[in-house]
Amino acid sequence: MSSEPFGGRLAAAMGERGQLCAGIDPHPGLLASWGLADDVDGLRAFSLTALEGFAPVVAAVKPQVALFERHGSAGIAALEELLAAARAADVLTIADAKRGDIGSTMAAYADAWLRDGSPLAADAVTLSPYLGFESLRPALELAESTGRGVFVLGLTSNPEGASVQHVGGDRSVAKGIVDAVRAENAAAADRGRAEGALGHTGLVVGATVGEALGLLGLDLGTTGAPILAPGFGAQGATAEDLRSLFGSAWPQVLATSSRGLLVAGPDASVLRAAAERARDGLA
Ligand SMILES: O=c1ccn([C@@H]2O[C@H](COP(=O)(O)O)[C@@H](O)[C@H]2O)c(=O)[nH]1
Repeated sequence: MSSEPFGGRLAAAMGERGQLCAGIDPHPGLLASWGLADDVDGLRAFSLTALEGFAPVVAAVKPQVALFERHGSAGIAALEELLAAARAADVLTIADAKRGDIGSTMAAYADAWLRDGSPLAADAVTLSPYLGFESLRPALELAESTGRGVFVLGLTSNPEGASVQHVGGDRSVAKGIVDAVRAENAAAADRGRAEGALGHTGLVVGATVGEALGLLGLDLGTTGAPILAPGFGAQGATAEDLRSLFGSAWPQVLATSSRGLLVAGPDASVLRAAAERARDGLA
């Protein structure tokens, strides 16, 4: 892994290939619709075909870790194989694992997903700050030192997220996370570890959150954060929704879609065409 900061690597990928991340979510129903068995052979065929289709035309791919875990140790091996194949295909990887725990355990999660040489190393991992933003420190530090990134859940795309994240008015939980991410990227910039506009500490902000950004007084444009925006496609958000939601922060946004693209399979060239259409619609 290069120690070039993640923010610069992501900005370069978005500049070259656009602002789409393709999710690799091997749901049982999708495996069936691709004519594959819901077993580890089906999982491998599905994920490697999705990668073949998406890698040349998107800025990043995002395997959903849960859908590999449900196959046990062989599923984890399939995820390791996918991550290695993505490295060889020169596309950034975001492991959607949503990890979060007390600091000592967090160090082990960081080691798994962000350490050079780990079989599960990805370019970035999603993190849950529910145990407190500071509990994520081992991952924030290891990401910086290995040129990797993290995406911290800020405002998630599911309707239930508001009952936790939006509580507190102008001192909402989400605002606390956004402010902590801003401080993190400012400190990294002071250390010379943020290239251009983007740092290595990103945010997850759902494309479906609508009025919440304004109501909670969130200014994403000053955070220096790459923003991973799920909810595009199957959850209902459109390219227009994304641009109007993020406004001046739009250049920081990596929109991510999984089922909305994967339904085009199993042919890799058809998957690629679906990703190109989605990506071009975002431009
Ligand atoms: O707030 C969040 C955080 C993560 N996700 C994940 O993104 C994909 C979305 O899949 P679609 O098929 O495009 O709906 C999935 O892996 C989620 O776990 C999210 O949706 N919202």
